[in-house]
Amino acid sequence: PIALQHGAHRIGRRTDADMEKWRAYGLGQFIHWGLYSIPAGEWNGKQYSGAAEWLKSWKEVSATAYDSLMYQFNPTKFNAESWAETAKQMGVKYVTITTKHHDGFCLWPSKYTNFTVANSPYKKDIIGPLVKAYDKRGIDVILYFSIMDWHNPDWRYDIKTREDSIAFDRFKQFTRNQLLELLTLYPTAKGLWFDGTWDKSWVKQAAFADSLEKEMRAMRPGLIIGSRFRADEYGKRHFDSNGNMMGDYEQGWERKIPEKIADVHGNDWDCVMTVPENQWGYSKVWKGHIKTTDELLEMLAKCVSLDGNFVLNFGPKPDGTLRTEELDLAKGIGEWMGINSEAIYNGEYAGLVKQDWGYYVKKTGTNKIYMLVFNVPVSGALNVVLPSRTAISKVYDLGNPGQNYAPEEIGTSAYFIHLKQQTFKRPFVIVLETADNS
Ligand SMILES: C#C[C@@H]1N[C@@H](C)[C@@H](O)[C@H]1O
Repeated sequence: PIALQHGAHRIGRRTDADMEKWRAYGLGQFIHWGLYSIPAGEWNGKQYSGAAEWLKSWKEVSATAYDSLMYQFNPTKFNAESWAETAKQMGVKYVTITTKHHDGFCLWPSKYTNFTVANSPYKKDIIGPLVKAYDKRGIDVILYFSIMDWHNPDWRYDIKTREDSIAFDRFKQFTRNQLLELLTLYPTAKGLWFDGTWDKSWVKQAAFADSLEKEMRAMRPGLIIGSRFRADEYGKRHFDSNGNMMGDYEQGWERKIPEKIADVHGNDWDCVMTVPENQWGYSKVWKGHIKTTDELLEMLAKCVSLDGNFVLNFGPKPDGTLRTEELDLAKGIGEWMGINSEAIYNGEYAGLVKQDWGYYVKKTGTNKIYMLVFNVPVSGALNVVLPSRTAISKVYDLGNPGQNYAPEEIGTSAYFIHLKQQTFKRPFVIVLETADNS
């Protein structure tokens, strides 16, 4: 291995209580809200082809004109309790909220810039009430923070000149000040979800970022920081020059899901997912395929079956309400979770041979295995292959516990579970209680 000062400081998973709680979440909510929600992907009557929260980067948009959106930010219908209640009903266990996206606008009254809610018509802090409303419902809060900040004149994409270096040193102090401010103002926040860390300017700050990460962890023991925050001294991101993951969980799964357990390298990870193809902030027009409740439930099942969490994004409207499509999805997912959340919370990779009918999830620390069924075979027989010397002691339908099944043994530790009905409206879960009969 290469001697590294600023690579991974821990090999393997964190085993402390805070991380074990994060690992058990299963389902999360992302919230992207800010000035970009006002134009919602449209400028001077033209549709921006990119993601709505990237509108400021469009050549048709002048930075000054975009920044003056601050004087229009006035979400009169914003109600943190109502967002948190929707999330509670949906069954999420954590929420990741944008405190500052790439455009640099702060949803909290930061004292290190004027580009905040404090100087908008709304005036009030957004983050504080959200943290309070979610905490009250037992939903942990993670703060999203973009290092890249298009508003701050000291931001640089690369450090080429001495002037760049002097400016970026100021930017690094500004960034440190804002992060320590967030941890001080919102002490119950469980973690930070970093973004906007791919440019050379930040990638070259291995030593600074490493010491800042250490400072934040010292300030907030148990703080959870993902792999996207910093690079090692050779510019390697997420995985250092020895192939070890930096941070507490892998943040590479943005709008994509691993196929098999080998893809996650034994690390914790979360998948952050948009409802349309690629819109995080509120966008008037949702182009392309809009994911359905069943598609999202299958993504959730797949993530949990592969030792990850699934985080669904919401892009609230400029008036502070949630759009109907998202409320409908939250309701549909919530109804399913109301019956089946036992198969999602505290779930982990079961280590069984993957079958076509769906996904296995093992309840951490138990002999309970959940079969999350999405594809019912024409035969109505679900194939189950267990490790040798593992017997099945009980099989029942989670949604209908009186509905027991008598698995048919078809080989060594191989069974068919014959379903009692052919048509199902929604994905369903069968519980296998196993026993070691070695
Ligand atoms: C690219 C990019 C950003 N990363 C996602 C989590 C959104 O914030 C998007 O704007």
